[in-house]
Amino acid sequence: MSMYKLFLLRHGEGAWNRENRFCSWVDQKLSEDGVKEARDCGRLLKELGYNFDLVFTSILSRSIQTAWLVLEAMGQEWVPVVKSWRLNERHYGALIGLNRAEMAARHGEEKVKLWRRSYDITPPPIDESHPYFSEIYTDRRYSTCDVEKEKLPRAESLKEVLDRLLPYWESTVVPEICQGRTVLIAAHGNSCRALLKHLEGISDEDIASVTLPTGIPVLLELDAQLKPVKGRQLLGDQQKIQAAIKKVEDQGKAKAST
Ligand SMILES: O=C(OP(=O)(O)O)[C@H](O)COP(=O)(O)O
Repeated sequence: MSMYKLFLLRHGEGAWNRENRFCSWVDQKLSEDGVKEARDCGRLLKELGYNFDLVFTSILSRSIQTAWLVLEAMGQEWVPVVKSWRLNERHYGALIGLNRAEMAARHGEEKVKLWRRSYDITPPPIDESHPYFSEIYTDRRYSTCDVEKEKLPRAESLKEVLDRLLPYWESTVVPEICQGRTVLIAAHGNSCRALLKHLEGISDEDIASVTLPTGIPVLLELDAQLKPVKGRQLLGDQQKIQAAIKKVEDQGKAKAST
């Protein structure tokens, strides 16, 4: 029996989504289209009659901005928003900033697919010579985390994302859901995929084919043990959603298909 509703949301399109670059821990804002996606998402959730009691975001601006825009469109700006680095996007290490299509042309599409979608392959770590190292690790937000800055990741597989996310999920999010609060998690492609893998019991192999488009809310109906009682529902126009999923998958092609 469905006891709880949980909503997962990958933020609206960010500037580097548009440029097909691995964005990860670089703090990009939403693009104009991303702002529209977030507002449209809020309008849709309002039309469908949903209400949130609590919203969780990462500490990256694109997920926070998305949460604000969704709540504004729903007329629920007062709902508390709680932020944690543990919901951040996967740390793509040395790949941060690189263009996926150029990487596919150089290293092959299979290699890029492995980097993007395998469960336990960690990309090469970021080091001090990387153009975005200093921007990330001198950012004050990373002095506020529940681990020392030196212990923050320098690259992560999806498995490592789940390893850092799960303690937060268990200690902070689960108790809220179990008290009957309807929760929205406005986060990222890979932090949402990691959580979906955990909740739906998706195998290490099958998670490779789970793709989340930007700005599309995912509804999970959970039983008392927080097990899904039915398949995830991507809310909205299903044809548009399928096209958006294909667009994300095609980002790893040497030349995007039209
Ligand atoms: O920053 C990212 O994701 P986000 O747009 O969900 O924050 C990653 O670059 C997503 O890349 P991927 O789709 O190749 O895993």
